[in-house]
Amino acid sequence: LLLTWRGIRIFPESIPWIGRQEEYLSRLRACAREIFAGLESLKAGYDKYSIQGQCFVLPDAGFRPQVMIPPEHIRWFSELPETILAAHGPLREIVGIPYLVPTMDMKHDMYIMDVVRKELTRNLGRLQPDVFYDLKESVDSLLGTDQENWRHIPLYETMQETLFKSSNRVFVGSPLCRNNVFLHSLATFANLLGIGAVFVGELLPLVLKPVFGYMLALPIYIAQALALRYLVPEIKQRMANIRRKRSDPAFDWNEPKDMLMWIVIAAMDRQDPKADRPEMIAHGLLFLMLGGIHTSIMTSVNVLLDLLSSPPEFAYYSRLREEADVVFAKSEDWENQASLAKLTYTDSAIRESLRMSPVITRTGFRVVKKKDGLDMPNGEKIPRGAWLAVPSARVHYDERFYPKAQLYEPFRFVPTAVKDPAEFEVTTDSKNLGEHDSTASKQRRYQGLSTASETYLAFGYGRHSCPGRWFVALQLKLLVAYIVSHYDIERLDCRPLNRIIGTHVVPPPVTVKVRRREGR
Ligand code: HEM
Repeated sequence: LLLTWRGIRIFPESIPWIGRQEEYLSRLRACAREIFAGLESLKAGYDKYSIQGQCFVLPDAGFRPQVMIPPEHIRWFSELPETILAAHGPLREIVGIPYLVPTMDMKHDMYIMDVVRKELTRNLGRLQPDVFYDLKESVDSLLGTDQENWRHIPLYETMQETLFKSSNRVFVGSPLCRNNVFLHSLATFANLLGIGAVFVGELLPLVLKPVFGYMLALPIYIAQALALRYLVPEIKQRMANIRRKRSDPAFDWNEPKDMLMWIVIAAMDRQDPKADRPEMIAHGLLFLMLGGIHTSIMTSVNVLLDLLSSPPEFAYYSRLREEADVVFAKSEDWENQASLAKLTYTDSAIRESLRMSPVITRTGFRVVKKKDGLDMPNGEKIPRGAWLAVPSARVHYDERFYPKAQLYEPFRFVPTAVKDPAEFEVTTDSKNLGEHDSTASKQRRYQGLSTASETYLAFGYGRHSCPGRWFVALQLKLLVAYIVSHYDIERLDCRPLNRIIGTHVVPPPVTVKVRRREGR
């Protein structure tokens, strides 16, 4: 109770609160109202303060209010060292790790971010054929191959099954990605932890987190233990093989090319005796999969909902189909990384859906670590222990950066000078990390879906921005291009609205009618 009380009283009076009224226990009540506020407070605070370059305190349903950083200061904010602003603590708390998975020690997992950033991104070209054939297999079976009759499919579940399978191939490789018991326990673990993260991590006050968290911890533990029963022996086997190969180069072993392998190698090469314990490696991988898979599923659903509910006269769906037909004229083009760089319109459509529906409403959660507090650019001081974040969902609707920001314009990011997509190639080079293509007027420098900037925050920004985004670009572009070029999908009359739960932007459950395109 005391910690909750301190959390809401920590901010200096000079920083304005949004949604706080003249009433008894005003801060506490402002936080309680957030449970049903959706995006309203964030919107009101952004329009009143962020637009003027000012910070404000956003009340929080979990009684962890945060100072919202205005766009002018996002770059400064993201460049501050961990000794001043730390990301690790808020992440653990937001996901509810101490209560939901008390056995998970994340202190030794930070090297995994580097593995994703470097190894996964470096190997994208090599992974593409496998990713494509897995996606194709799932889509063909779930959406069907009947060219005459329409099939009703639940969009979320279909994307979930498709992306879960294809991501697992990349994360754990064969034979685990074909092991149904492992996949089922992994999916249960991910779903339970996902639900727990929202309710325990985000919506409950600190005092109630242990009560409900430990109740959910048991089923999570069982699902996790089942997944670990397969994952840990696989890790042990790979570690043994790596040791043997290192001592005997003649040892005949075909080294797998997947995330698990790169993480095992990185863990063994570290000088941290805790990091290379198979259980630790398995925990790290599970956590990574949890964050990586659901975000991609939600994004793919949003992309399709946006396209299907767009005005028919703009024919966006057909435009993407034309592009895919040209780029993937031959079947081997699906395996070629150069083809993806030509999918300018598809790339832009996914980026636009992520602009309008980023998976979280705020990003870059940090806690002030510096003993004597954080000095803000305007001279304000934020005390140690206070939380800060960036109002990403509202920056994306700021008319200064996105003209007609309320409008869905899937080709908004295609450089205006480019008439023919073949003239322009999207760069997905990870060296472009942090490239600043912040405003519409700078569109000529557009670097593709995975480019993060102070005004495009779907993947965060700076040191802790999403290291999986180059992989996401590959996976989602293949998926969207394959669907639009092989399926007719019946239009939706209007865009079913996303729901805001905690900081999450959750697409609604929608059933759509699909039919295989003639001649495919
Ligand atoms: C459409 C899909 C995805 C979206 C929208 C997304 C978005 C994000 C966002 C907003 C952050 C937080 C950045 C911050 O705190 O400032 C993040 C972090 C992260 N993401 Fe993703 N992500 C996606 C897919 C993935 C995938 C597929 C992986 C793994 C392969 C992944 C791995 C990570 C990791 C490890 C972090 C933590 C980075 C750190 O703290 O240094 N993400 N992501």
